Amino acid sequence: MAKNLGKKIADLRMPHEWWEQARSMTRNFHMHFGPTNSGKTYSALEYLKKAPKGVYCAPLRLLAAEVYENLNKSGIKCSLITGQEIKIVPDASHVACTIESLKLTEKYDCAVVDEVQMIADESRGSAWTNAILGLQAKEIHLTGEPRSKNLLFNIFDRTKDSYSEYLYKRMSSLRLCPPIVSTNELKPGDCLIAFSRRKCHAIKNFIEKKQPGSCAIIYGNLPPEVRKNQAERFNSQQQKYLIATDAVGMGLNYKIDRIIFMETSKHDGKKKRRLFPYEIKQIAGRAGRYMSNGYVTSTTMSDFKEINIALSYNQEIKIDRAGLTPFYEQLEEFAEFNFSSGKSLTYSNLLTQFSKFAKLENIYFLQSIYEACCIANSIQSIGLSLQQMHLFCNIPIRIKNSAVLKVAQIFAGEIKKEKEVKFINYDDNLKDMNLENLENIYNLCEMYHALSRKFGREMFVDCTDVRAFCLLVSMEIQDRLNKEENAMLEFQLSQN
Ligand SMILES: Nc1ncnc2c1ncn2[C@@H]1O[C@H](COP(=O)(O)OP(=O)(O)OP(=O)(O)O)[C@@H](O)[C@H]1O
Ligand SMILES: [Mg+2]
Repeated sequence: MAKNLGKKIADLRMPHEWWEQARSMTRNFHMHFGPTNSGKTYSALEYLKKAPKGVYCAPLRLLAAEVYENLNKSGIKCSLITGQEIKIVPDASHVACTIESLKLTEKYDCAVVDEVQMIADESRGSAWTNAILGLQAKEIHLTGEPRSKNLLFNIFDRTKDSYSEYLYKRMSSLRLCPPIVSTNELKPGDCLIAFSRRKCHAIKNFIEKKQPGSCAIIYGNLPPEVRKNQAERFNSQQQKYLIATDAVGMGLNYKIDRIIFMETSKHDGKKKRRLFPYEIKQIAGRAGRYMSNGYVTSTTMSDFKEINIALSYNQEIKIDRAGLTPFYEQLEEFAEFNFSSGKSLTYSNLLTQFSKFAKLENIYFLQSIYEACCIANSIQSIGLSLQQMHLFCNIPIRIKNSAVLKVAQIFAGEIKKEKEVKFINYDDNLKDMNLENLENIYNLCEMYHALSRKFGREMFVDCTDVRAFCLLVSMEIQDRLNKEENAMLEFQLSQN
């Protein structure tokens, strides 16, 4: 019997009914669909700028910051809110935020939700779902890949919102050209794509043996401000080439003339797999700028064939489900009912049981609990309450980084003791650390900030110092990248 009721309580059907305020409004959706670099975000922002009060929701901190700067430059007062930083502009009419920091209790005249296909992301999709279901705005602009169209129609059927659709085409052509076989064929404006941090560094080192200081580099683990710096150095032609992972596929604007795929398969956390055609298209689409053509190629014939097929492929897998995640109250209710018999209940066990019993409509999936369970397991012994665990385990931290998990345990211990949480004291001189350690320390700073947002700055007392330290760390990383000091890394490329 408990099991049946358990099922009932883990009922995640009709999530549109969770958002009463939004349901009581007349909302009009404007969907801007098209390939990379076709002007979708640009157009949506033009609408946003005209609204008396508006919000822009970005998939990445850097994009939120870019719109924040863009709006303020155009004379529209705009604040910035992300998991890491808050910049409140007095009397601001607009907000640029990361989608996870969107305030759904606020009313807006106009909202822009960028990169809407992320609604299907295994670990972040629910932030887009919540935005689409819960935004209290009369006019909502969604930008992204047309693959998400049918799913959105299905959602609007339920929410009873009206919608219109705008289709975009690339403003310049994208041409496939024959593979390159030697670094002598590289030209300024080239962007070389590989799928691991290690490979990117190997390529940078290989090229810089002959052409010192010629490469900017971008990958996911670099602090956003370093990525921005690298993009600026490349865009201003201070550095001729850009070496990047697929982190380049979404985000800042780059002045890339040609994309060169060094590989067309990547490790996706579970296994090595070939890129999907839409992934190749998204990265390749980065070549070319407003009104200037782009080129794409590879270094092997087999990758060339793969890209050729991908570029003309039009049977893309449709996105048919949106991510969903329970509120804490739903988890709590489920826990109270099913585990009231005094059995000890861990947070990861609660998530696992909930996901086993959860009932969802077929247009939704339960967002991955993997990362939250990893964090939960590593801090389980500390004995935080379920609510504290919920706050702690849902911050975006890099679970693959064992240093981050170790420090997470220390922070959790301080929270348990209701003590002020101080940042770890790094006596080591940053100059003596290797690049990877610097990146790890930056991750720790990010975790500290994310926790301070959840548990309050009264407890996380070092926020101001950590922000300053964070900047020092990213400046040090930047220096290392720009001074080509990574000579110890293996020069793998020549063997490949
Ligand atoms: N009408 C326009 N006038 C001037 N510049 C434009 C115009 N439309 C787009 N651009 C510029 O073209 C570039 C690409 O536009 P945008 O970022 O809007 O593309 P997108 O379709 O959103 O691409 P992505 O899929 O990568 O997000 C940007 O630098 C943008 O400022
Ligand atoms: Mg865009």
